[in-house]
Amino acid sequence: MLLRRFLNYYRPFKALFLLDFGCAIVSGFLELGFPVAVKAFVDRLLPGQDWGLIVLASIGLLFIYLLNTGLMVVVNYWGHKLGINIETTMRRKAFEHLQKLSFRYFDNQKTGRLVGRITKDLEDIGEVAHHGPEDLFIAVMTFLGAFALMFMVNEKLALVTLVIVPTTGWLASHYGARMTRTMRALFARVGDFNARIEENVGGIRVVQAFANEAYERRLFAEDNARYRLTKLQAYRAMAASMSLSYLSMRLTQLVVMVVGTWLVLHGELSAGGFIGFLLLVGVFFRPVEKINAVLEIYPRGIAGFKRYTELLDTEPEIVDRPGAVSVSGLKGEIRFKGVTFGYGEASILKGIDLEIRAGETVAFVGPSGAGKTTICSLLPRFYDVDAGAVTIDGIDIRDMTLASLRAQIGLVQQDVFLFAGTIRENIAYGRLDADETAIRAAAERARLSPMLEQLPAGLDTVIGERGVKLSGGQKQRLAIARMFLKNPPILILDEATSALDTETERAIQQSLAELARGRTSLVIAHRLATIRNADRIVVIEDGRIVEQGAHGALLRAEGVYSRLHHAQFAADTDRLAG
Ligand SMILES: Nc1ncnc2c1ncn2[C@@H]1O[C@H](COP(=O)(O)OP(=O)(O)OP(=O)(O)O)[C@@H](O)[C@H]1O
Repeated sequence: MLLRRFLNYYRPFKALFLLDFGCAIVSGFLELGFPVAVKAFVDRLLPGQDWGLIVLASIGLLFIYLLNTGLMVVVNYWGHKLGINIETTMRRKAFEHLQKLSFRYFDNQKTGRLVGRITKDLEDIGEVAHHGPEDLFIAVMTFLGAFALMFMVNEKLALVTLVIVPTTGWLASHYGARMTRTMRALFARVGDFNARIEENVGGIRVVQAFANEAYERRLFAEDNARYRLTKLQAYRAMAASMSLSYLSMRLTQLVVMVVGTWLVLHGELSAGGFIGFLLLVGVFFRPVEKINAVLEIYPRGIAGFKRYTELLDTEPEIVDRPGAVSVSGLKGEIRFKGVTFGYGEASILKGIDLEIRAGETVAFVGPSGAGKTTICSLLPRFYDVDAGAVTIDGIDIRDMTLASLRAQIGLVQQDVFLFAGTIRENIAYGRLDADETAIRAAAERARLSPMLEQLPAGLDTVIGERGVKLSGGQKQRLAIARMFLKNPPILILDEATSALDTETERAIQQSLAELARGRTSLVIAHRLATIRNADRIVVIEDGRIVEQGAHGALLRAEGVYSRLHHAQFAADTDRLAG
């Protein structure tokens, strides 16, 4: 029940809707009344030559026009206001819902398309929300009203019109429907097209690094040509439909003129009736034009609304269980009990059993794709386990509220995401209510201070697209400052794969070590050199724990770790030698 759902959005704006709708109806009636007034003017006032009455009638007409002008202002302004209100409500809902959706949803969605849903789609829905019901109703009303009046003016002429209109009307609606279809195809294509552009711009560094511009140009040219073709088809249908409705209106007018003249000459129709009838034909065709216009925005709005409801109907996969408790001040003792997990059908983690003591630093190592990152993303419940359980301080993490669980965990990722804004705002993202002293202390502990001192605006320096660009090391520090501010008992450190220069790297390692002090830390290690000091090294291979222990012990055991270690050590020696 897409329609009922759509209509529900009008509820909070009933008054606005009634005002807009009411004014539109009165305006529609005035439009219908105009030909009738002209008929009376010509038939009654003209022969009498009573100038007083003629002036009075003209003033009356003037008032009616002024009234209609006022009504049009209401319909155009407040009607659009209604549309915008509905659009804003929907946009808020869509955004709020998006915040709740889980990682798995975003894994399978293109950013460009999601952004399109919240911007373009909702704009189209807003237009339909305003024009849809109003225009349709008014169209039907004037259509029927004009018809009834035509019969009242002259039955024969009305019957003649009745014969022509369905024929031409059928043609117009046939092409109108065709236009709707091509428009729909067009809008589907626009989405794909935009997504491609967005992808290209997002990946432009890769494109240029591979010097694949020609390839991208070719792909784009194909898309562009397809888009052009679809758009041309749409315009062809639109041209046909618009000119046909023009032709049918003129044809009808012509026939009415010929038959009308005959009727006037035979004394069956008054001069006023003749003029009035011709005007009525004009009124009669206006709804057709209006419906054509509505037909153009309808498919967009409906498609947009469908996508909108799809988004709203996507249930967040990870939510608070009923009765979930809010936790705080956890010690950070973590247990994975027989954890099995897969992103799809295939299991990535196959029975992980692991106990981590509070305050311990555990490094996960293993071949690429072994599941190190996956294990760590189960802890903040970015994904839920398929079987088994993860507990912190003996409580199943699914029994904690998501917000309180995530407040206990700090995540430092390898590619630090910074928001456009100031350094202060970016640090404060770790704890939104932090005060100046706390922010400064966090910056100090993350050793950001030397950099801040060099910047004239200090903490208020704007970073990102429109501001200062930070180096990889500076971004890492900022991320660490966030964590000092957040101060969670549990840390997940996704180690940077891209090597920083040795000195920066060492300094960052020191900051991280300081950050890890007194917290339970899970380190996703991509390189082995940095994790020797971990309390324990857990070796993962193909979703299973194959070894664990301290660095020295694992080396002596000559198992997977020692193999990995030697391979990397050899690679490092090669690099140094080379
Ligand atoms: N979001 C995802 N959706 C589907 N599959 C995923 C997703 N993330 C990871 N995988 C798959 O899960 C497996 C384990 O990936 P994971 O990132 O945990 O490995 P990793 O040990 O951290 O590897 P690396 O050292 O290369 O980062 C891989 O086969 C990967 O293709």
